[in-house]
Amino acid sequence: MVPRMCRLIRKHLMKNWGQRDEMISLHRSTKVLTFAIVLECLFGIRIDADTMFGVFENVLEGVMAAPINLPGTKFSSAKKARAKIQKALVDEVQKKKEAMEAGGRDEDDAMLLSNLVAALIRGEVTEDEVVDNIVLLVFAAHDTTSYAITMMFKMLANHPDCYTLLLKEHEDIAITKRREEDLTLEDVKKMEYTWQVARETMRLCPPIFGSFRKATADIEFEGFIIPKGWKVLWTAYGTHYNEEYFPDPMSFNPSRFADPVQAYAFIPFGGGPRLCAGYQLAKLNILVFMHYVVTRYDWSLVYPDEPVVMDPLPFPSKGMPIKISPKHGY
Ligand code: HEM
Repeated sequence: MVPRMCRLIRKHLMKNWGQRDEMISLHRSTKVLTFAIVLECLFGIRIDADTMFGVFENVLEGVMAAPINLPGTKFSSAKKARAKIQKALVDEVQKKKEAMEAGGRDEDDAMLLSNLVAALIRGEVTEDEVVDNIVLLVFAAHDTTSYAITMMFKMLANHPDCYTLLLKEHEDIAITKRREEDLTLEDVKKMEYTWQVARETMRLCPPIFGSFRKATADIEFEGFIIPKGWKVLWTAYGTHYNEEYFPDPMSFNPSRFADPVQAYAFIPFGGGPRLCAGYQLAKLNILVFMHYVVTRYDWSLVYPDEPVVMDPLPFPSKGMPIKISPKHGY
């Protein structure tokens, strides 16, 4: 998984960031990249990310739209886009099924698509369920990982002392590598400070503000009874901004994560049995992306005070443009 992700990220940077001074929309770039990472690194599906990304975005735009299926409405274009995705993914599923039934083996055999198609061949799932699972994971990964990465850049730009530490961590790894040599899992494990920065960013700016649960029994909480069957909204802010768990909670201090944090206090990925299924993939995506960007580019924010808006998930209102300049030797 790590070498595959390294190659994809290097390819993305080479194609979209290039080797000249440029202005990049960090949010869009990381969304396109995450999209490709989920499809390729998790499923082993290689479809044209640049074209299909726009189609997935159309579906997302329709998710919160009024359900009016008339030409020109967001809902109607979302439905058309969903049908297009269905067709592209059904083609992929059928190709894989034919290859597997013919006994063909390839480097993607261990990937999720092969596992799902194996279940399809055994009659345990339907073709629609395979496609729905792919779509679900792409959506779950999409806005969350890209928001976490963009906000990390914002935090690092505003805390140059933290950036110096993070950069040193990556330069120490890069110096042991040839230019196109992939990182290993051991290299990724050395990125401890970067993961502290990522966690501190997600503490202050959780990509998912919370979610619903249903009380399965009457619960007493701080003198109130939550009756069985009621919906409960948990939010990450409740504990993330609580000084009982995070002293001086509004300050950006990645080193607070050098020590273990109390269970269920830090919950950007949720917790318990419904913990985010993509936690490890998101972590790898964030760390490897950071490595290649900071070792290969100097960068600065175009709008250091760019506001964040919620719709319903948070995103930087101007797409967080950054100015990049390739470092000497890259
Ligand atoms: C920084 C990135 C991410 C964040 C902050 C995040 C956050 C979350 C949160 C808070 C939940 C729990 C929702 C709840 O309890 O109701 C969740 C669930 C989930 N996430 Fe993520 N996620 C991220 C990336 C990903 C990725 C990359 C994938 C897949 C490739 C993914 C797939 C899922 C799935 C399938 C669930 C549902 C798990 C279940 O209900 O058993 N997520 N995520």
